[in-house]
Amino acid sequence: MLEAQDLSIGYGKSPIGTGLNLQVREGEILCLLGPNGCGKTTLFRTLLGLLPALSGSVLLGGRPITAQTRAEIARAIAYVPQAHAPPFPFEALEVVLMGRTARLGAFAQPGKTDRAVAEDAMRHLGIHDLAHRDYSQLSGGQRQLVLIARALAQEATLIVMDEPTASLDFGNQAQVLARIGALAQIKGTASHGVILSTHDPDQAFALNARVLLMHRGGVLAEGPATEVLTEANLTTVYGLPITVESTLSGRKVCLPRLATDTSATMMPDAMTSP
Ligand SMILES: Nc1ncnc2c1ncn2[C@@H]1O[C@H](COP(=O)(O)OP(=O)(O)OP(=O)(O)O)[C@@H](O)[C@H]1O
Repeated sequence: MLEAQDLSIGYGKSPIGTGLNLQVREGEILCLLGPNGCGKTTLFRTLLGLLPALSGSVLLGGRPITAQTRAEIARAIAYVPQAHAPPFPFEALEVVLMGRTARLGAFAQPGKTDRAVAEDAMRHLGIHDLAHRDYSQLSGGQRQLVLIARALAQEATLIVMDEPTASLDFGNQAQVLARIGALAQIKGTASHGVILSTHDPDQAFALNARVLLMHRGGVLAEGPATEVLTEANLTTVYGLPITVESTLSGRKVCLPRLATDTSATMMPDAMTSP
């Protein structure tokens, strides 16, 4: 569905990442993991066709994304940004309806069918009762679910999410994560492919996702979470000793060693480079 081949990403002429290859199909979740500043957002912008690739290609449905119109891209990919409070009061349902506008084009007015699709998306995520609430007054977790509903209303098969659980409390993180997992698990036409960035490797284990682990401007490893998120790889990328353990329920979790002696702590490249 979406494929990047030998992609170089960056701004102007300087590459931030090179040799990037990835593939996402319906029913799959791909987690982008890597330290601050490694290029996850830049990669997203390139995959969405918002930023030109420095070299290599992005194929959407087998065709170069550069050859597709914004409307074509919007029918295939929905983007879920981090949930910030907007300056203007919108009803939550109006925010979800914006997913239809992305699909219809800037000047088309959403009609009855669009409203029904938007309401269905909210119902599907269990937030229909928020439809007429002021979006700016919702909690962070509720806002994130509204933005995911907006992506569902767009009826794109691929959903790209930029740190969907950032700034959510523990309970809301679990709730949003469960909804994301369900998006890929639905069988048939409603199944989605999901690409998300996160700073929490445990989420990749919880979602049973594939992982693209970014490091020093490239990909250190790509594949199932259980194969990519090894102690050695995590320790290399995050620059401190990390162990991976199995819980009683069988899920893997990552445990960084919290050094009290800061002189013994290695720092990741992104944090130490000027
Ligand atoms: N518009 C821009 N012009 C030039 N450089 C930029 C621009 N936006 C980001 N960068 C640089 O590109 C690099 C990668 O940034 P990016 O935001 O893609 O990283 P990230 O992995 O998403 O980081 P984080 O995990 O902190 O969100 C950084 O060094 C950043 O300073």
